[in-house]
Amino acid sequence: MTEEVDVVVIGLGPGGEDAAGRLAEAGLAVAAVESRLVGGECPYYACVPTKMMVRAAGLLADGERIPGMAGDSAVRPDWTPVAARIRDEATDSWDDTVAADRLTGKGVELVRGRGRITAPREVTVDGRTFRARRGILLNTGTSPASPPIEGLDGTPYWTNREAVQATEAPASMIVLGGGVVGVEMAQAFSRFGTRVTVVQADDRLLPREEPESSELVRTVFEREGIGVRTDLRSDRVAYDGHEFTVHADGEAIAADRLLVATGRRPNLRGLGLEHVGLDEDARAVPVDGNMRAADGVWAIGDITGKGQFTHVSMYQAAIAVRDILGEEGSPASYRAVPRVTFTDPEIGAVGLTEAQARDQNLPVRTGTVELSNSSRGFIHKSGNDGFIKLVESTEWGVLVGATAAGPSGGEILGALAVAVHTEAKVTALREMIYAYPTFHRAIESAVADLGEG
Ligand SMILES: Cc1cc2nc3c(=O)[nH]c(=O)nc-3n(C[C@H](O)[C@H](O)[C@H](O)COP(=O)(O)OP(=O)(O)OC[C@H]3O[C@@H](n4cnc5c(N)ncnc54)[C@H](O)[C@@H]3O)c2cc1C
Ligand SMILES: NC(=O)c1ccc[n+]([C@@H]2O[C@H](COP(=O)([O-])OP(=O)(O)OC[C@H]3O[C@@H](n4cnc5c(N)ncnc54)[C@H](O)[C@@H]3O)[C@@H](O)[C@H]2O)c1
Repeated sequence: MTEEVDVVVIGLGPGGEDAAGRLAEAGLAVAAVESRLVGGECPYYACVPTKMMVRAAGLLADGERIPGMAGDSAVRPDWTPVAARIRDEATDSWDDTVAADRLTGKGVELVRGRGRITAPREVTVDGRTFRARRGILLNTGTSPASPPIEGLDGTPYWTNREAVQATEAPASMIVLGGGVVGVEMAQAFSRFGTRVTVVQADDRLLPREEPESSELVRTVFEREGIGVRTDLRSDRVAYDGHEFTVHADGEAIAADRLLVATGRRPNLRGLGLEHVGLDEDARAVPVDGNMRAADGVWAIGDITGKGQFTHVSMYQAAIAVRDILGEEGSPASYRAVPRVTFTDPEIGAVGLTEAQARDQNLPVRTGTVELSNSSRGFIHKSGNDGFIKLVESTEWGVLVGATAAGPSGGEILGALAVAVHTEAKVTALREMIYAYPTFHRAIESAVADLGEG
């Protein structure tokens, strides 16, 4: 028997969960299909538990900064409270009952299992078939990608999913991949006493960010004793039952644990996309400004390739909901997508990097200021590494991109994200008043560094 609903949501990442609830609250009949945990990667394996790790690691680092500034300190790292907090406060031992009840409380029918499109506007889950009168919303997210390295398969390597379930900090760890996941985890574990080596295939850490950001993170990591190997591509991995050995360019690096953080693959295989004219082998599901992917199909989140961030998933969810409900609104714009890498210093960025702007043939100039040269940086002293870099379109006189790296870099970014999003004139940024002595006041110096006229 086919069950009739208005919308079937397949995959309940942050955006799918939010959209299902909103559609149900708007009076639609919604079936929401989830094969793992309601809420997806972010609350259980990604944003929330990793930021708890980062917060704890930051406390340790601040403890180390006391000598010379506020007395003496003896810091003894202990992973136990971190693991307990992740287990008890963040994930309820990886149990989504609270989220599931919240969703069904909004009137959503939660269907546990793997959803598959079996015809236009039709989804099958373990033998149950749903007909979606208005359509299907896809939010199936990504899974850790496993690089094709000889010997890797079958070894007990970690991805983010195992790392957040760690009950102790390992003695040593190789982090394969120097992207966002890799650098956040590398520093957090290192501060808990793990001897960490990052092996990055690219010629720099965080290759999607400004080169100055990559350099800053590398400098801080090396100062903290984290090994950073760039331009190094592993060709073989061995595991002897106790230890991993990563072989690369004739070199062998050994450690107790191996964390693979080499990117993500979209969960599109087996989704039945061929029934709606989409390609399950694509790197992303193409969407228009209203998140429509095909007739009767909307897609949101990581699978759309517009930035793998919870805030993008939620932003797109709101647009898809509006469109499904037939309401008018602005189409999606990705001009001012903010992103924060939660290392210490934090790397906050919005819009285009200088290189991306130049690749688009935009005439740009840049302004940069070191935070240590600002009043607040001077006061802050220990741990004041960072900078602000602005990328201005000289044609339009507005910022098209900005980076705020440093203590609270992600918070300083707020002001810059507003400037990029609203296309505030640089002349206006020159004339406004910045509170003294804040870190964000360094924006004024960076604006001055852009030059006049
Ligand atoms: C370690 C780590 C840290 C991160 N930290 C941050 C951060 O600090 N800030 C930030 O903004 N972003 C962060 N991210 C990214 C963030 O986790 C994702 O962008 C976010 O989860 C949004 O993903 P999504 O909405 O596409 O869906 P996901 O969260 O990936 O969820 C998709 C859901 O769909 C389900 N599913 C898949 N296929 C099916 C199917 N056929 N049937 C039923 N269900 C299915 C899955 O089980 C899953 O629950 C981090 C990522 C990682 C890996
Ligand atoms: N703070 C945040 O918002 C946050 C935190 C973590 C993740 N995320 C999101 O999740 C996404 C995925 O993160 P990620 O770090 O897994 O992927 P990524 O694509 O950001 O980085 C993967 C890195 O691995 C390297 N790499 C690829 N193959 C390799 C190999 N064989 N050996 C060594 N290095 C290799 C690449 O050069 C790349 O820099 C991010 O792009 C981001 O959008 C966000």
